[in-house]
Amino acid sequence: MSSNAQETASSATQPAITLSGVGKSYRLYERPKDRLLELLPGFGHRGRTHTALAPLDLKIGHGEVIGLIGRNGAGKSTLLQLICGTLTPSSGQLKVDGRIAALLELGSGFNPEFTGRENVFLNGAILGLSKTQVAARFDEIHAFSEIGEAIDQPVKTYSSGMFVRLAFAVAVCVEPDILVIDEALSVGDGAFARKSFDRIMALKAQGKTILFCSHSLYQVEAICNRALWLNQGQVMAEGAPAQVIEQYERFLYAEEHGHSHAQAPTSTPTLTGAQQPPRFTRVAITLDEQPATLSQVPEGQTGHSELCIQAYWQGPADWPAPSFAMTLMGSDGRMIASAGTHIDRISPQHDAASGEGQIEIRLPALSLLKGEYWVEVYLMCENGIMFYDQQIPAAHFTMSSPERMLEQGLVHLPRRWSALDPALPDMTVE
Ligand SMILES: Nc1ncnc2c1ncn2[C@@H]1O[C@H](COP(=O)(O)OP(=O)(O)OP(=O)(O)O)[C@@H](O)[C@H]1O
Repeated sequence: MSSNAQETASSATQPAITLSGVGKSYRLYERPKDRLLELLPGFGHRGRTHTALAPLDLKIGHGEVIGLIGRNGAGKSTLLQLICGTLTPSSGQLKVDGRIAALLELGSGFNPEFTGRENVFLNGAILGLSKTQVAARFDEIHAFSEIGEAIDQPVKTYSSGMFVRLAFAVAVCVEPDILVIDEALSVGDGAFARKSFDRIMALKAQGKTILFCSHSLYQVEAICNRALWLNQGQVMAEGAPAQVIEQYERFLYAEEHGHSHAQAPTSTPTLTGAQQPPRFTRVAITLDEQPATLSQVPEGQTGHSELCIQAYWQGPADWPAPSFAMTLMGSDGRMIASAGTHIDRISPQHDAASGEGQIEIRLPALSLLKGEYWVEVYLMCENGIMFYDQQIPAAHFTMSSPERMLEQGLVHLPRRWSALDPALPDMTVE
């Protein structure tokens, strides 16, 4: 093999990102002056060391899409910032093969005194592009950002939405090899969020390496091919997203056991902008034809009751019709069951002129045992990854099980009993 061929082969097999013992810790002091005193001879240790990220070995291959999950303060942003070089590690070595574009803190890397245009060139230079290369992409970046004439105003005059749009446009238009995103999968408002999401998916399809942290476990499972769960700076699990998320959810469940679901309903805040993503206009939920809301709480009977959800929405008529999903939650906040049009391969339709659509789902003969239950409903993009609107919770109902007073658990499962003696008949319980 020639030396050139060897080089090519080694760079093809080289991971996009390699971390060897990379960690980050901070010295924390009760009083600011302790920091100074510690530097002086004779004053001894005045502070304590806080480990934001314990030393970590990690290899990320080209084309991998990695999701970081974990609670607040777990070390997710620290890891992303170390990889992007905006934080210096306290230990270890880090190698990056390719150009990284990052969306970290809002507008980090932007100089507030410079105009948007100047910042695009500044950012391009930071990302290793020549002035000519940035100039060649400038129109695309400007158009993508949709900030219009504001491009020639200093960015200190921008709203946070404009800031994010421009930062996102630069990050995705400079053809990065590696895209690092801190909680920005739904950048900005309605139509822009959708466009950004499509661009991220296009980068994924082109085989780019993507790292992002998200509190949406669903998104991590839908988009990533590997997940990494961090807790208090330690890697708790790493591997296939479904497995890592399951472990993380078990951990959260154990930590939060007893958590009540009886909270005020949350709904996506009203968005402004010309094109709003699809939103619910009405959700009607009934149990045995009795309205179920948060204040009207009908009671059903195990095996006899039917839950019906009718959802109405409106969205841009030229977008694909959204996917609808519902979840059934127990009183401890645990999800008991779910259904989604994208999962069942149903394509809801909407009116081609008004963008209005509706769907009904019926769950007959509910097998839920005695207890309290909540319903949550969601509107999502057609492939069920990006959330447009939600009602959490949307309705509340209870179940009673007069025929099964002693049966424990959440659901009644149909079963067949068999006597070991073949002469005796089998017994089926529906
Ligand atoms: N400059 C700093 N000085 C001291 N401690 C810090 C500093 N920056 C971060 N930390 C600490 O490091 C730990 C990890 O923080 P990090 O921001 O990486 O968590 P995270 O998982 O991204 O959290 P979130 O989901 O809230 O964004 C936290 O305990 C945080 O308080």
